[in-house]
Amino acid sequence: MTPDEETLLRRAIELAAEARAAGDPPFGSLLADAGGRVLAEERNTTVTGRDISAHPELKLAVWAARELDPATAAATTMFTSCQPCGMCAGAIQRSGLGRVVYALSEGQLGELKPGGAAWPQVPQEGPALLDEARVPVEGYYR
Ligand SMILES: Nc1nc2[nH]cnc2c(=O)[nH]1
Repeated sequence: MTPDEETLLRRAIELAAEARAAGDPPFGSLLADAGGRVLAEERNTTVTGRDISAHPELKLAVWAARELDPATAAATTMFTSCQPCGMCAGAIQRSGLGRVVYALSEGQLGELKPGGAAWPQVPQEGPALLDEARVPVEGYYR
C-alpha cells in the first residue's frame, strides 16, 4: 500500500471513530478514484438510523451503482476500517467497484468482540417447489 493509500485508510478509521462517538457501531468507509480523490464517505448509522442495513460499505456500494458509470466504478477503490461483512461484500460485487482495501480483518474484529468471531447462521431450508419457482425467472436473464 502506498503512503497516499494509507492516508485514505486512516480517514476510514477516523470515520469509524466518528460513528462510535455518535452512538453507532465503529465502522467507516470511503470511495476514492484512481487518482486518490475522495468521491464519497460514509459511516455506520445502524443505531441512530434504526436501520440494520446502514453499514457504510453497503451505502457506498448503492451510491456507486446509482451514480458512477461502469468504467468509473471499476476504477474506484473502497477504503474501509474493517473487512466488509457478507451483506456488504455481495453489494460491493454487484456495484462493480474494482477494489477494496480494509484495515481490520473480520477475524481481527472478532477477537475484539466478547464471545469471539462467529456470526450465528440462520438455518435455511430449500430448494423446494422448483417447477413453480422457476416460472417467473425463466427467460428473464438473457
Ligand atoms: N465491516 C463492517 N462490519 C460490521 N459489523 C457490524 N457493522 C458493521 C459495519 O458497518 N461494517
